[in-house]
Amino acid sequence: MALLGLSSGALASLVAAAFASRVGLPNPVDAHVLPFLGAGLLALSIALWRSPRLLPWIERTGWSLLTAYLLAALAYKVIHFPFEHVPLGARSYWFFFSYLLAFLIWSPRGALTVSLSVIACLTGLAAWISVETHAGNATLLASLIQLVIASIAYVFVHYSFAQLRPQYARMRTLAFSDPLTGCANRRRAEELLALEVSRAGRYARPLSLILFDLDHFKQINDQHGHAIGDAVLRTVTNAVRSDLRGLDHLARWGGEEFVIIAPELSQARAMQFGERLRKRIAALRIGSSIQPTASFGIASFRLGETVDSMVLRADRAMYRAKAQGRNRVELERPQTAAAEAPETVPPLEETAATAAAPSQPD
Ligand SMILES: Nc1nc2c(ncn2[C@@H]2O[C@H](COP(=O)(O)OP(=O)(O)OP(=O)(O)O)[C@@H](O)[C@H]2O)c(=O)[nH]1
Repeated sequence: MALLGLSSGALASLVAAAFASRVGLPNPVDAHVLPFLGAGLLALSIALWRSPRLLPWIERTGWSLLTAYLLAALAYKVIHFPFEHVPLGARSYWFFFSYLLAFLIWSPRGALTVSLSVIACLTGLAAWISVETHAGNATLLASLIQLVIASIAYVFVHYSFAQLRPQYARMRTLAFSDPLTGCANRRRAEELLALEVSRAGRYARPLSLILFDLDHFKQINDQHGHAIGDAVLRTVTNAVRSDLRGLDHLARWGGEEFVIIAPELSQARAMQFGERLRKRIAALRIGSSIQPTASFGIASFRLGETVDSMVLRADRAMYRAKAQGRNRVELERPQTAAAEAPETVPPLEETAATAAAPSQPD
């Protein structure tokens, strides 16, 4: 963005300078300063292209060049023609672009400081014209005062929004995350799942849903207390999180039930992944006697299906894992007589064999 902005600014300044000298515009700042502005912005674009790490320094220099040019051009007009009854002209609109850039480049407080410095210069010009003409040039004075007032209003509205932005981001995080485990909450999981299902449907890509529920969690709470139960939930979440790929989303579906939305993961890979997670949870030791386990249900996306049907299939598979003894990984299968053969992946040695018959390519 910065590279594009700087190079197009350089081009626009050089074209405007050429135009100004060709048609002989009365403001010599355009003829003499614009080429320097263009050359400066061009040099900054080249520097940025060669060393992107200089971005903060280059952005600030580019902003200073542009704003200095705007102030110089305006000052020339006001100081050299104090009695001319003409408004400030279109160049004054660019001050608002300069304020906007300041809020993109600096922190809100920094942007407020540099913008107020520009406004102080504009106020100085208004004061100067008022004294010089004994307030005799009402058109110019009114234009300058309008520019100062509009600038103050614009900068303060921007400052207020910039102050609100981090609060908005924090509220968004709170609204979409689970306070106990720090992973996404169900609301966020439903949003993400809708997004991933529509993406998988549109591009015919693999997508797996892995639902897991801690086994006999009520007993852990009853025997060790709710606080230890909370610690178990956090430990399990952290263990699972450490095994996720960058693409995966882990969310708390409710209580002691969690979901992993795994884009680009075929059914066979999801079974292997579920089995790995099952083993990881079963290997945890919390305190002296808590050994949590979880039951897993997996559903892989079928073209044309909805979010609800995918969740229902994963849920069914998970309940089958519970019914068949817990601490297992089950794959959702169609409800047909032929499909009654078990699709569980309990003995770890069999995992590779189960995974060797993928239903979807990766
Ligand atoms: N500590 C703690 N417990 C929770 C939390 N949310 C839900 N629970 C408890 O999780 C337990 C879930 O119990 P059940 O639904 O009977 O399930 P279970 O005991 O895990 O049995 P199965 O799922 O059948 O293996 C309940 O006792 C809930 O109070 C939580 O945030 N913290």
